[in-house]
Amino acid sequence: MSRLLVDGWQVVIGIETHVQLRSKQKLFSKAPTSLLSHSPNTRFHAFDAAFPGTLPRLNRKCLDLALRAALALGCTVNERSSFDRKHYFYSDQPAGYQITQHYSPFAVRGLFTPTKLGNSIRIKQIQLEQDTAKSITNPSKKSALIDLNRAGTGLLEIVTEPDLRTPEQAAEYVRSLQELLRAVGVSDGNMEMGSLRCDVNVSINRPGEPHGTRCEVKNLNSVKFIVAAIEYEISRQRRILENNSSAEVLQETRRFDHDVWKTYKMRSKEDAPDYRYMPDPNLGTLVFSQEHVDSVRRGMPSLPASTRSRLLQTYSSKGVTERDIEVLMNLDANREIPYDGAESSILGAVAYFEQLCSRNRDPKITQNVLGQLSALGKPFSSELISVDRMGEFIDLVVAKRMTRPSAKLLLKQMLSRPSNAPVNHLAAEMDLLDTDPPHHKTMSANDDLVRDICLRAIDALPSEIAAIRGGNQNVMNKVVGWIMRETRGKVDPNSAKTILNQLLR
Ligand SMILES: Nc1ncnc2c1ncn2[C@@H]1O[C@H](COP(=O)(O)OP(=O)(O)OP(=O)(O)O)[C@@H](O)[C@H]1O
Ligand SMILES: [Mg+2]
Ligand SMILES: [Mg+2]
Repeated sequence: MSRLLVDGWQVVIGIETHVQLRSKQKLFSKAPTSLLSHSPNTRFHAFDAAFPGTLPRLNRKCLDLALRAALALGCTVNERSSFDRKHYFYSDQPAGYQITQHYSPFAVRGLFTPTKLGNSIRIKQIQLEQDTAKSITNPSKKSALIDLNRAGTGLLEIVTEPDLRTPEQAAEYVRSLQELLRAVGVSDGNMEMGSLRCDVNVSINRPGEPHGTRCEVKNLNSVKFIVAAIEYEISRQRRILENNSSAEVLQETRRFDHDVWKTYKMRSKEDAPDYRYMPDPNLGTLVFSQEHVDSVRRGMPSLPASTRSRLLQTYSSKGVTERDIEVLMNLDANREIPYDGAESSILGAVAYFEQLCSRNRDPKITQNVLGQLSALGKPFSSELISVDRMGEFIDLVVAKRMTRPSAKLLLKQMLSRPSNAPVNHLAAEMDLLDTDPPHHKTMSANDDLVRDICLRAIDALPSEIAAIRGGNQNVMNKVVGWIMRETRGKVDPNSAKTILNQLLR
């Protein structure tokens, strides 16, 4: 425990996470939910704009997603819960209040073990609520534009107990939570697009003493900012407490300024708004029967922790390591998940891997090939390369029909030009196959062919060669690149480098 202390201070962190539910419709209206790419004010109904006389109508899909989150986080689902109005007046809040679950949230007392943390984090509660509209202010014109597309989208607020102790633990919690919510289809969890945002609460205290006063940093939309905001808060609060033994940290709501990488005060506890919570008279009690909760539980996909251990158990004897599994699990982490049900035909990376293995492809080689995909820098999706085509590709690799660079070139081509043509046709078309394998395989460091192409390179690239002779070894990669292009990747780049160096000596 003592290693968690920072110069004798214990750091205490609790996180409130807002996640957008992956539903086609909003929480209380049939209006379609939106993406950032949709034109402003094209995706809302009268209720979302708080048109007088309109009434909320609860979306069942949102409730089932909410239940999935609660079950995945080991929460107790309350049979009865209810909705309340949280009042505050801001231009992005058409009704003047947000519908949330203040007095009686639908799920409480969960437990969640982030992947790389040894200990579990207690989940205090999960509540269902509405998202706000978006306001785009223009201070120079003293104007604000309102976009109602996001207004009324279903959100979950997932609140932890103050169980986290370091910025790294907080980061690991958020990453694991994101993975979990994606795995069970609750949210696309995309922080950049705003579908997962965190408020972090930070305090410090001496060991053995009660927890310090928390400051809350609102609305962080990247793990990097979460870590930076917590680190800044720790040093700010230390400065206050260490400079004057009678000074206190005041409870505040703060913002993180990512231009200067610091938090700044938004308001103190004294000027905290009075939200005048009241039960929403237009919404009755929310009742979840045990049968319904059980049926949602039965329909849940496997959770990341059990996927990890299952993969390890099944494939470790075939050479697949824990690290390999991490690569697989993260392969499609940034994939955009469509909202329209089309996802059922798109396989996740793990399912894709397992289908290949079940079709007799070697697990270690398959993992290796899939790992290369992430190195190519394009988000992987089974839409781009079908399982069948990937199988054919792996067969070519196993049969040593191509050099490594050729294989990479081919994979790149398959990713950028999805097609159903047989992979060996494509490879032949690109002239990547070793038609006469024994001949090409002997194309090694002492092969005359490599020497020939190196001599051609020396002729073709006089200024690069002069630079290398002048001592600039970085230019070597450019020359080797030229050789790879000329030979369509059939030469081993290291051999080419060795020979070039010999020739230039
Ligand atoms: N002493 C503390 N130090 C750090 N974090 C704390 C401390 N006490 C409580 N917390 C954390 O602060 C968070 C409080 O969130 P909660 O949603 O319950 O209240 P809130 O911030 O007042 O409400 P809201 O911001 O939703 O209006 C929790 O994550 C909790 O774990
Ligand atoms: Mg809260
Ligand atoms: Mg809060």
